[in-house]
Amino acid sequence: MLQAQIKNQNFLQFTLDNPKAISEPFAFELGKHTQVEVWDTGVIVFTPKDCDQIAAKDIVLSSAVHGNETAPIELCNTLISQLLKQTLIAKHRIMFLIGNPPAIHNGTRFIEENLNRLFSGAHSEGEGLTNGERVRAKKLEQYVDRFFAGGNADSERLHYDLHTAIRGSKHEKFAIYPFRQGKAYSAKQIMFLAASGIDTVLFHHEPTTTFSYFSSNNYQAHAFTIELGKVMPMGQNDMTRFIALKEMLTRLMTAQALDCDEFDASKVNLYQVNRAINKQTEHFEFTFANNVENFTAFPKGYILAKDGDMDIKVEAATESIVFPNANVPVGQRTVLCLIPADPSNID
Ligand SMILES: O=C(O)CCC(=O)N[C@@H](CCC(=O)O)C(=O)O
Ligand SMILES: [Zn+2]
Repeated sequence: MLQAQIKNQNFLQFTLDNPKAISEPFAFELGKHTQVEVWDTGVIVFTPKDCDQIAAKDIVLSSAVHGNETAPIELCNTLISQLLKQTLIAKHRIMFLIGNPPAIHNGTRFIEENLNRLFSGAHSEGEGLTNGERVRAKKLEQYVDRFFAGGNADSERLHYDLHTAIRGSKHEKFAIYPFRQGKAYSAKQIMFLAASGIDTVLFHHEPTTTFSYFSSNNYQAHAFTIELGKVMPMGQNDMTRFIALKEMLTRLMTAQALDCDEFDASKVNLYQVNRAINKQTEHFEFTFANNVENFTAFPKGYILAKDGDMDIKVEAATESIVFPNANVPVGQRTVLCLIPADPSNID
């Protein structure tokens, strides 16, 4: 019955019809080749039965960690539908997560609290599990844990957490590479992203409470937050802009040759996060306009923002800004300041 619903409607529709929970987890088979399990609302796992001859990969694709970031939701739902209709046959274990279904209904980034600030246990700090996002962050952590624990010990773990940005960007598609605690960055992953049309990577400088850092730090997954352009309402995304990404994800899921180029720093834009500027007071404001694009560079000494009595100035020769957002709670990130990255730690 539930199985028929997700096959006939589609998994996104089923998720939106059951935004808070499903009555019970369920499972079914596709032909003789794939086991499908629905663990919770927005949580579906495809397990191929014949994946043991090839180097195993365990793949997590998450979308809607921010409810109004619709292009990744549409892209993932298309891939899920193709798997359910068996026009694509998975050759690796894949878990799709639709992060925050109530916020999709609401058409907003979140309902009460930014889900992507609540991982690595932040959901239970302070006031504890007091809202839907906190409860969901804890559950999403458990699903990632269960999924990776269920794979082969030596399988390659991947987690692409798909987003779109609030404002336009000089580099339309880009990835945030979570802090690596001194470990090298993966050249192979950077070139996979480039082949997917994501030609810009930011190396984060510190641990964060994001979903991608959680998977990277706890499960040694190749994990990234990926920004796929500017936020648009559901149904209004130009899906032709994601042809390369869809093709590479399809090849990945179906164990086809990826045919990525050898690493070449001149083929990608690499930035290092120099610093995150956190909001200190309720009187924080940027000096630049709302339509200034991500990756705009400012010269040393330029006053980027005022926070109460404090001027926040550019510290390096130039700093490029990304994700400026004054409308966050005190203590949270208002903007990341970037400098060119040194590619020597890419292996
Ligand atoms: O455009 C914006 O201001 C925000 C877009 C977005 O949701 N970005 C992620 C980045 C997470 C990371 O740093 O890995 C976020 O803010 O959660
Ligand atoms: Zn987002």
